[in-house]
Amino acid sequence: MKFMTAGESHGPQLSGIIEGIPAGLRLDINAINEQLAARQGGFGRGNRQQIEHDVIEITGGVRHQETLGSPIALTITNRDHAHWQKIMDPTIPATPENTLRTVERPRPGHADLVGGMKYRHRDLRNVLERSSARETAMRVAVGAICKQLLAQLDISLVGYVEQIGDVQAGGQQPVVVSDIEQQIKRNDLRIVDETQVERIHDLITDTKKAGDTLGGLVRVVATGLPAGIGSYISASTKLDAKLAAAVIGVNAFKGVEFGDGFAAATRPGSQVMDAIDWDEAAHWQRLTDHLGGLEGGMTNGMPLIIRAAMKPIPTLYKPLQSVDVNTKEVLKANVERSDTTAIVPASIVIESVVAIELATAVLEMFDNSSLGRLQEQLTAYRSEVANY
Ligand SMILES: Cc1cc2nc3c(=O)[nH]c(=O)nc-3n(C[C@H](O)[C@H](O)[C@H](O)COP(=O)(O)O)c2cc1C
Ligand SMILES: C=C(O[C@@H]1CC(C(=O)O)=C[C@@H](OP(=O)(O)O)[C@H]1O)C(=O)O
Repeated sequence: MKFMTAGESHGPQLSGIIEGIPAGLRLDINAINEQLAARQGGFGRGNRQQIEHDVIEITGGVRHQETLGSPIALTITNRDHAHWQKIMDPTIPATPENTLRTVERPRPGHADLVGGMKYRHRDLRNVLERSSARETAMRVAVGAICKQLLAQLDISLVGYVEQIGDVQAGGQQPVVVSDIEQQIKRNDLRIVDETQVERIHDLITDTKKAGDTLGGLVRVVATGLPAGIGSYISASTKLDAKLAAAVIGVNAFKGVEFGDGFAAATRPGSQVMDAIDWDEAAHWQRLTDHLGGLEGGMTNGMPLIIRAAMKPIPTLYKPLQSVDVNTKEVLKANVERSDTTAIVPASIVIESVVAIELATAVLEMFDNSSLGRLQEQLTAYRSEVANY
């Protein structure tokens, strides 16, 4: 399975094409839209989300809500484009009037300066429009379809917020996806420990008042994966490597850990490796899950546990020093409308890119033309592995 997205933040729309989803998957369109709405939400978002109302439009690959096995074409309209029509219209030539909102003072930590150098853009709007995380809306739509496919294979996953700034928000332990989903639904931070909600709201409000921003930590738990998804045979086939690339491919994500992650580096091996067990009823099992369900670039049948670190939002309302790329004058960086923190929407984005990688790895291993055949093959494989 592969996918591609196109579209600028204030352009007319986001587009996506997915190839390789099997035929016969009944799509729950509402569930896709619920994921899109969840990505728009969360305490700490800027005003853009009051303009957008992300809904999926499917224009290929699906008939009567069921996938055909052909490429699936997706569209999400940018409502804000109405306010940027002249500035962002792909078909009209540049004039002094429609290039009014140029960006010349690059924001430290965003793609502005290096993107301008690399692509020879002097108006850094040409960089920020695509480097903006607006594009993650389409990755969430693609991920929502992959999540529905995985659900048909009894594989479930959830992404949630474990820390905002330096405040921990619970959820370091749980592994039952449905329980986590119930808990995080109860607040606008997608956190497990509700006693931290007020404290984190205050932290975000105070940070915003100070013209500053926050990052945080996201955790993803996936269950139902049989042992052996991915492979140890070469670097490019390792599932942990692919998951890491997908996570770091999300705007502003700078770190990824599996299971106990970096903490494992400080402990002796006896406290990190997961002892192997077997009994008549459960067959193969591990007594712990320190390694987060991955050994040798493959799933080992235990819950997959991923933690990911997001840096603070680069656009600061109290901007840092920058330099005008045209006059070379030392000035304050450009200020664009911005989020104070996007860790809450980012937890949905990370969940989505993990769903995409898991679906891709499963589809690489089995038949990807018909959902029914895929299910048959996976059932047979699960039984083979259990009886190994
Ligand atoms: C959901 C989401 C929303 C974001 N919102 C903003 C924002 O409002 N302002 C901003 O400067 N960066 C925002 N970012 C982060 C930038 O897109 C990101 O820092 C930038 O593309 C540079 O890439 P890098 O941080 O990966 O190097 C957001 C990221 C995500 C995942
Ligand atoms: C548009 C979204 O996020 C945007 C991501 C973003 C950035 O620089 O990454 C900057 C902001 O863009 P704007 O200046 O238009 O408000 C965010 O709102 C979105 O998530 O839908």
